[in-house]
Amino acid sequence: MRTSIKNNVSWVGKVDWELRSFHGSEYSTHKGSTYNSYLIEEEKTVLMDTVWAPFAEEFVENLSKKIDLNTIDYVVINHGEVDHSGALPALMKHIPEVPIYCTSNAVKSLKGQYHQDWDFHVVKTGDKIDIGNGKELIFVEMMMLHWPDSMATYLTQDNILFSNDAFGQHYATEKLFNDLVDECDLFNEALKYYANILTPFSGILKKKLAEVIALNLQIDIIATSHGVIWRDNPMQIVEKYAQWSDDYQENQITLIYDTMWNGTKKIAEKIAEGIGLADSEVVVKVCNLSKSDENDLITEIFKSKTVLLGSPTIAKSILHSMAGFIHLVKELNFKNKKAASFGCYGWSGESTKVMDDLMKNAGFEIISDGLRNQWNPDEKDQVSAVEFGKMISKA
Ligand SMILES: Cc1cc2nc3c(=O)[nH]c(=O)nc-3n(C[C@H](O)[C@H](O)[C@H](O)COP(=O)(O)O)c2cc1C
Repeated sequence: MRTSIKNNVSWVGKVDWELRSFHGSEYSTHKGSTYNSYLIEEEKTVLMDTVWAPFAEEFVENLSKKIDLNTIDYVVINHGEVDHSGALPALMKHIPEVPIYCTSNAVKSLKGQYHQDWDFHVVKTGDKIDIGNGKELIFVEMMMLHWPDSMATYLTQDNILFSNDAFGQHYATEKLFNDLVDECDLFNEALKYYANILTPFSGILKKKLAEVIALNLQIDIIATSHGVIWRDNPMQIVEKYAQWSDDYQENQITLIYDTMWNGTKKIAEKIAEGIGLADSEVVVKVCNLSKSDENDLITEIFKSKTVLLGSPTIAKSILHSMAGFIHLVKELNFKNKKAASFGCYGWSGESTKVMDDLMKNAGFEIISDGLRNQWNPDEKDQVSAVEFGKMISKA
């Protein structure tokens, strides 16, 4: 694997091909991931972030084959989460006196996780360190993108922005750069990452992007902490982030349902048919919640202007799969999206009202009373569901 990034900057991270879930089981990683750590060898030698704890020993061993660990002058930790700082304890055993540059919040998160009194040097936006040969590292706090401790680091002369989690993707590859991988896969993973991790922080991100653009930094390379490095037109991902953080939506309506005996599934298909009949342009997607990956569904919601949720009534409420899913949706704090509901019932039929209340509480605009269908839909009920779809399309 080629590891040279530019001049005296090299990649010393780890490709994790078999990772299939991240943050416990909160985030599915169908394509694995990488933990990107970088080594800068100027007059001063700097290590930028590390890798996840299970790879700590391997990381330290590989690094010590590349350089004498005692030549490291500074460690920079852009974000204290264990996927980037997890190898610190193993590394710092070898170099306990080396200063660690990070934000004040990162001191708290690193101490909270590793309970070590390393030589922390707190930095703020605009602080710099001279690393020799006319080059400097400039720090930019990125508070809440996505933890209070996050920051990015800019390397002058080489014009590399080490952006940590921002602009990243969970995408395992031996190719280091964006121009060497499948563009479609890359953007799907970048979008999924944004939708599932960064959506709640869109407001903060918008301001931060404006702040970074105002700094007028020449950015030739964006070196993320997961996935590929953006060297071919790096500003393309910055432009995407500007769009995604601006209440993003496409011309898409997504139906997500769960069912016990398939009545609600039939209703979902008929509503989708009605939407398609009323509007040939709109993209309509129908997803069975219990047969889908929840993070992929969140990505579909991210792209949608309207979301229809379906659940039969059970014990005067909704299926617990749907309740859990709406909890996840609420966490993401989506803006400017519409919703409606549908579901079969036997005798009391509370499910649509329960879903409407939950979705309203999650910040969605409810555009219609839900479609309630008693027992299994017959021909007439199916025609009503098609009409409901046409009405939703017009709403
Ligand atoms: C365990 C169980 C509990 C149910 N509780 C209710 C209820 O409280 N109120 C109601 O109207 N229907 C209730 N039903 C009936 C279902 O809502 C009805 O069978 C519906 O048609 C199922 O839709 P589905 O085919 O999409 O699963 C219950 C059904 C089951 C199996």
